[in-house]
Amino acid sequence: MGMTNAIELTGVDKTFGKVTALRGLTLDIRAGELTALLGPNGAGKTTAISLMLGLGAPTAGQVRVLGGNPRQDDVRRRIGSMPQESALPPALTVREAVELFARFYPAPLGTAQALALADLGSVAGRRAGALSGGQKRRLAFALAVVGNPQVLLIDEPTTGMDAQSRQAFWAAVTDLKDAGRTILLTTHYLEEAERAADRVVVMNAGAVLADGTPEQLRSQAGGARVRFTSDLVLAELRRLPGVDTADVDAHGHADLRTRMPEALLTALVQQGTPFTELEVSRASLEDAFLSLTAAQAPKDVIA
Ligand SMILES: Nc1ncnc2c1ncn2[C@@H]1O[C@H](COP(=O)(O)OP(=O)(O)OP(=O)(O)O)[C@@H](O)[C@H]1O
Repeated sequence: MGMTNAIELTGVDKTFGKVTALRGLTLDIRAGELTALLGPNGAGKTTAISLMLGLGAPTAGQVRVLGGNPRQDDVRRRIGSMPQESALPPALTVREAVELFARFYPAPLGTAQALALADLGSVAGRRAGALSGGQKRRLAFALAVVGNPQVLLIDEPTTGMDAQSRQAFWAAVTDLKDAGRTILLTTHYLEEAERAADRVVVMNAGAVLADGTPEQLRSQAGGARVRFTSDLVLAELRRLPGVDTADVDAHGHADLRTRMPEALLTALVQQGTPFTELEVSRASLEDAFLSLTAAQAPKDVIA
């Protein structure tokens, strides 16, 4: 166990009958970092998290969390989890549920603190069964953090949350990170991941496809997207310098990807082609994600 890794998966396979959910997954999660785990549906994100929670054993390979086996109680008690769908005790009030969960842990947060972190103060007296979808997600978050865990594993936290709840959630996660917690979360909201995460791991077909800072992944996707309207046909667009991909529709709306936007625009101006509606944007994390996972096979590992 390296001192700085909170989680280490080494050569992990996980099969369910004929389905291979994880295929030689090797992944180190550094202590004190916020890592976002991305990947298309079925990539194996939830399966990987369930092994980190000790909810199952790997078919092959090793899973270590905080230096131990997450299937042991003393390790498990130091991990907080927010599953995709959590069974909440419907008859208890929000406050009672948080108090109940706090009792399972040796050094829990105060109830008020956990409620505040999850922005639940105003509905503390409401029964869990009567909460809205977004409020239920927030209660699941409160229950994940009330044990004051060293490691937090969160599966699609913001699904169903409104804009204000999402903002409160990211603020709370950032506070926890600043307090030295290790946080791993899965999300389909790439913009949110990009803003908050120290590191992004993209999984596909049960293995790691790419791994780096949001900035590194964006630059792997190829610098910029250039859009404009002109008379140029596809073949002419493709001849512009530095074009990686080109598309044009019947109205002359061109959509190009390039790692050399300056050279491309200089050539466009120099050849005297009239154009309108110019738009240059940086490749987004979504562009990076899509171009990475478009390559289906895990042999395309680039990290
Ligand atoms: N208990 C199970 N029994 C059989 N197959 C399973 C089981 N759990 C997961 N799988 C399969 O393993 C693969 C990986 O699933 P997993 O839920 O880990 O993906 P995911 O990346 O979390 O997807 P999503 O983004 O849709 O949540 C899928 O093909 C899934 O059908």
